[in-house]
Amino acid sequence: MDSPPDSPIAQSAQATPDKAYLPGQPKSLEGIAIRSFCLGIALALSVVSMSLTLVYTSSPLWRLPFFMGALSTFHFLEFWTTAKYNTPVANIGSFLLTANWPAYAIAHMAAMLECLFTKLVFPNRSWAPLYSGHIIALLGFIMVFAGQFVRSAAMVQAGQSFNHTVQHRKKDSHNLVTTGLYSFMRHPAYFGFFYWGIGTQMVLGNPFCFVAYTIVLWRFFSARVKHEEALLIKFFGDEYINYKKRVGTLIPFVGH
Ligand SMILES: C[S@@+](CC[C@H](N)C(=O)[O-])C[C@H]1O[C@@H](n2cnc3c(N)ncnc32)[C@H](O)[C@@H]1O
Repeated sequence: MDSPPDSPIAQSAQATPDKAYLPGQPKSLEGIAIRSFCLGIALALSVVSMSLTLVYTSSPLWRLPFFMGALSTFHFLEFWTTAKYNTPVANIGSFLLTANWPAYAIAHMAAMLECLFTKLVFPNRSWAPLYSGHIIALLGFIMVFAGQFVRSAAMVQAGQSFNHTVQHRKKDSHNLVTTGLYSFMRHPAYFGFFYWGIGTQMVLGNPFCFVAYTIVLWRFFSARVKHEEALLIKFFGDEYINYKKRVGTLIPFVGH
């Protein structure tokens, strides 16, 4: 049932549009703290289990705890960087766990199932010939670490200009960022997410999810950049048009 327009609930929703909590999510700081704590524990357990599996066995299943560790780190840092560098908009949604629900959860579940199934059924079989499977996994590691670094650094650098929700109205605190990482690529946070995502599938050794992730992520960021840049041109005019001419996205065929 809708609240009357002048009720306290409706007024608070208007006053803080960024704090649009999704149904079922805790609104209190305690809720955020508990989820933060659980993510921290998940991260620690994943790292410990990954190290133990690597040290004590040669099981190809070490890839799964790595994926869970990378996933926990990613979501923890989404919240942490928002809370530290753009505090006014931090809320439970900043963990980005429920964005694009349920497609996002299904994608990660499919990745884990593909890895589990193929590594259990064909433990010694690589989908790439000879040692190229190892090279692909190593390249995947580099992409996961570099992608995570670029994404988090972009969030730190953009500060209050960064928002998980694409802004349709320009706030006073929103400045055009064109220095640092933003001088090398127009959308470093998307660049980081894109290569982090496909890198995880290379580490997992998942041929099907690698192709699916690449297509889905490319389509998502292609549409997102188009939408976001139309609004940025509205906010910053020629300044953004010139920036767009000068700097690319470094994601193939995105933002042309
Ligand atoms: C999820 S953030 C992503 C930022 C950027 N696309 C990136 O990948 O680093 C989306 C918000 O960032 C803002 N934004 C994007 N590029 C920006 C820039 N160069 N300077 C300031 N704000 C920017 C958009 O207006 C939008 O509200």
